Amino acid sequence: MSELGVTYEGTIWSSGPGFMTYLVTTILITSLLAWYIKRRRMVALVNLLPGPNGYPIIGIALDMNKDSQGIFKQLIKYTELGDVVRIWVGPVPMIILSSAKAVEALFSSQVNIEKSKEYKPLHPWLGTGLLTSTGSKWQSRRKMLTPAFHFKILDNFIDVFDSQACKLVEKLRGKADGHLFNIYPHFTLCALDIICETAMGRTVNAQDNENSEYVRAVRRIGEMIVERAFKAWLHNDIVYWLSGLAKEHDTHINVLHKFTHDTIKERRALYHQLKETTHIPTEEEKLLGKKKKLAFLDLLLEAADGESNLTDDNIREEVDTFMFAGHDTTTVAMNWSLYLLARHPHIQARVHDELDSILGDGERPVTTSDLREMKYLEMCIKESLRLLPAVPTIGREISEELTVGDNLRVPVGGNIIIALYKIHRDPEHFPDPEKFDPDRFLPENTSKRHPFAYVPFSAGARNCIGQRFALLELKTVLARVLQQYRVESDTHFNDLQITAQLVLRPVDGNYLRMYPRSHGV
Ligand code: HEM
Repeated sequence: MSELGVTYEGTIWSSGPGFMTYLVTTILITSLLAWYIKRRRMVALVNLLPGPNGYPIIGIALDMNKDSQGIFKQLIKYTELGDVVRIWVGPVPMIILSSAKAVEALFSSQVNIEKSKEYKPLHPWLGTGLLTSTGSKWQSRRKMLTPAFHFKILDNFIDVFDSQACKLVEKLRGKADGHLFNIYPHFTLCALDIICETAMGRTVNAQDNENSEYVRAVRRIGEMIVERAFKAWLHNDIVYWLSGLAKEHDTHINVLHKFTHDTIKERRALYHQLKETTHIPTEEEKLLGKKKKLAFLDLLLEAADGESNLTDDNIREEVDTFMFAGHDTTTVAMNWSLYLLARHPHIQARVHDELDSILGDGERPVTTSDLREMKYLEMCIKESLRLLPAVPTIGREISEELTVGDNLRVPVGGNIIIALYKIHRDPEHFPDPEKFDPDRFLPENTSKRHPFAYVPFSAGARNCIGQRFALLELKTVLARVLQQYRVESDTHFNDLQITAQLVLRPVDGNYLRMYPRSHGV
């Protein structure tokens, strides 16, 4: 060893600061340069897309300094500039796609399946479950969970849908006196009872216990996630913490996680007890629906018992994902369907006729074949999901350069917002788009339509795994309510106050007048 440094195979390495500084500086400058060149290319490509000018550095961030209702209005306003529009939220580019043609390439892609950064605020609650994961994790989970949504398995849930719907009908009896009342919280509690029982096998009796801590936590987390996603300064953890929001956020997350964790523990104990004492159905038996219904959680526990390497935390991710994705969505879908029927008495009368011919005024359980026959009700639900889609926007981050619309290039790293709400309002596919017209879903009208003109459940690889479940649930609950009641609404469609807090909610609930039906009326 010399005074200068360490000799290694004849080379003299300086141990002084000069060499290390040089090395670190070179690496730093090279990385910065590479980042800069990549960023410049990305900025140049993004700026080729049409969009509002905004201010230097902050872009249109000030436009987004609004509540969730204002943010949603602003987003839809941007779509008036074109079906592919770029906005800069601070340094982050977002590209809004708002026509069937503009989303063709994305929905057909097997590669661009990554969710955008706006989903990050969901991670503390959902981890990386099916909705938020990507790559091989998403692929293996999707493969594992798809059989759980087989129609034979879903058939077994119809009695849960029906018994909770009947409970709802009973709860509404005191309200059906022609006075205005807010039906929205009733739908929330019913949907929560349904998803708890089907996803976790646990009855929370939300309809009997409306002040549930869990329901309040779900609601507030939804608001907080949207707020954080669109307020660029709240993305920073320190700012978020200083704002006091992080503490509130963590309190709600603890409530949500504890609930699921306790359920997994209870259900696992039950599952093992059952396994020791009774026969666990085979895959085939489950598929054929021969044995008693299993909650989604049981299927996950079974997979964990097999070769899937699922940990308790993995199971929690998926159960929380179902709770999140399958509760608020169906609540708002029931809500908007009933609102639109309340505004269109002649259409509601046709639904009543259909239900009378299928169910009569009897109280026998609703069956799968009853639901299959409710074709007009299904058209009404689909048209409601067109006009007021439960999920109004979804997001992606581009991992492989994408060409959209009229040959416009979206670079790697580009954040995409797909405005389902706006896609559904394209007069080319839906003439007089603001009109509620269930006949748009007559088979002869749907057969020639662009495959991505109507996408309330998204489309392509990452479409909604729960869409059949959702339609069965919606049909059962609405059928039971409309079998017994007639509804009216004083709120004109143009006066509706809606807000996008992950799902499209009414700002101040949904006030209806409800009347008991004497059958045939
Ligand atoms: C009217 C009701 C519903 C609507 C409108 C709806 C809509 C959607 C949409 C638009 C997506 C795509 C989200 C994205 O790309 O970020 C989605 C995904 C998903 N939905 Fe639904 N959904 C509904 C009900 C349900 C129900 C009842 C469940 C579960 C029981 C469910 C579970 C999921 C899951 C797990 C995903 C992620 C799928 C994946 O990425 O592989 N959804 N849903």
